[in-house]
Amino acid sequence: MTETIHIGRDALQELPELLKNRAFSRVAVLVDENTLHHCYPQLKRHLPEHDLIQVKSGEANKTLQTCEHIWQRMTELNLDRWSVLVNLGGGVIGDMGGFCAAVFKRGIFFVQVPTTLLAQVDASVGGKTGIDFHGLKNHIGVYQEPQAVFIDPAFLQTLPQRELKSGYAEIIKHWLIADKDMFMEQRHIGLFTEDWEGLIRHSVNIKSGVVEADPLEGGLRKVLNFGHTVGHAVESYLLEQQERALLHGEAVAVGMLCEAWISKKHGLLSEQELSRIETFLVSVYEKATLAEQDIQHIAQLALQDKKNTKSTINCTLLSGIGKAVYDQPITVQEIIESLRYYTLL
Ligand SMILES: NC(=O)c1ccc[n+]([C@@H]2O[C@H](COP(=O)([O-])OP(=O)(O)OC[C@H]3O[C@@H](n4cnc5c(N)ncnc54)[C@H](O)[C@@H]3O)[C@@H](O)[C@H]2O)c1
Ligand SMILES: O=C(O)C(=O)C[C@@H](O)[C@H](O)[C@H](O)COP(=O)(O)O
Ligand SMILES: [Zn+2]
Repeated sequence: MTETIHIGRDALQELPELLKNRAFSRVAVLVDENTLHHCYPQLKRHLPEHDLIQVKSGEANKTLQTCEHIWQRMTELNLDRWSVLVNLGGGVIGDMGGFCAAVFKRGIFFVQVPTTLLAQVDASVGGKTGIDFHGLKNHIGVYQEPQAVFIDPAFLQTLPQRELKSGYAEIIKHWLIADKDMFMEQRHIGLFTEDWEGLIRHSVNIKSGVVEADPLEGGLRKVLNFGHTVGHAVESYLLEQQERALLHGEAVAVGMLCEAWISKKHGLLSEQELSRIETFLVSVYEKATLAEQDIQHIAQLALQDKKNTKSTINCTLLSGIGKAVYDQPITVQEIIESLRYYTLL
């Protein structure tokens, strides 16, 4: 990976150095209304003269329409190709800001300053940028590394508990695919930990190790997608029905349960391991209510997954707690059955 990742309470102090050394022509900061209020005052102290670009928060706004607004503002601000966009926010801001920067005038620089747990442990690392298209998750996007990532756990102090839990799902995912001991040790204490920094470092190490080995997802990187074949389908489907929408990590938690069940069905995971995963995830996440007709629609959406080849759904499954295998063909019918299993938990 080419990006430098700074983690810790003094991470932002490294930002002025980068901005000075690279002599960017202009600096713009992308915020939503929440990061403007809670996070910008802290960031501002570390920035030279800059402009703000503000968008509305939330997954429902990770769209082409919002990109148009961002590109319009970039144009009005006369950003040239030696400008830098500082993405201050969660995964929505990071993914969308990264994408807008990567294609504006064929590419300006960007920096990630993640402010949610989810973005600090996952979204800010690895160079996947993009937006949703007609409700399909990250359907349009490019791989582009930021200049650097600055992860300050102090931002988490204002993050709502529901958002913390959502981010925690990606931490659990990292344990399930790569660290059995960490998974087995947790007894729901993670959410109330004082040591966010330790958990963030651990997750970032797992993710960046995988990304370094396979930055463009030719193979190994697909392990990071565990829980997402079903998870993205659930997230896309419920996003259309505003009041039922799940956060990304909540949907991934549903996806991890379903894909663990499919792993067991394929003889890759033991009954005991499945039951351990079940107990833990059900203790952290509230069950989503899914009717049979929801299940049928969700399963069809998995046909749009980016890991698929022709009409084969290639899923990442677990071959034990702490071990993942990618490119495992699964069927729509198995997704339906796994979602039925989920509803009965
Ligand atoms: N690129 C990747 O590798 C990758 C990885 C995982 C997830 N993602 C994407 O990330 C997105 C989810 O990111 P997210 O969970 O960060 O959601 P988000 O960006 O929507 O942020 C969640 C909410 O928290 C608010 N917020 C942000 N920081 C805050 C703070 N410090 N205090 C108070 N409020 C704050 C935001 O305004 C928003 O309302 C999804 O679109 C998902 O697809 C991308
Ligand atoms: O970085 C990756 O690779 C991941 O799969 C991490 C996921 O947590 C993340 O949600 C990612 O955006 C999903 O990628 P996609 O290619 O399935 O859209
Ligand atoms: Zn994810």
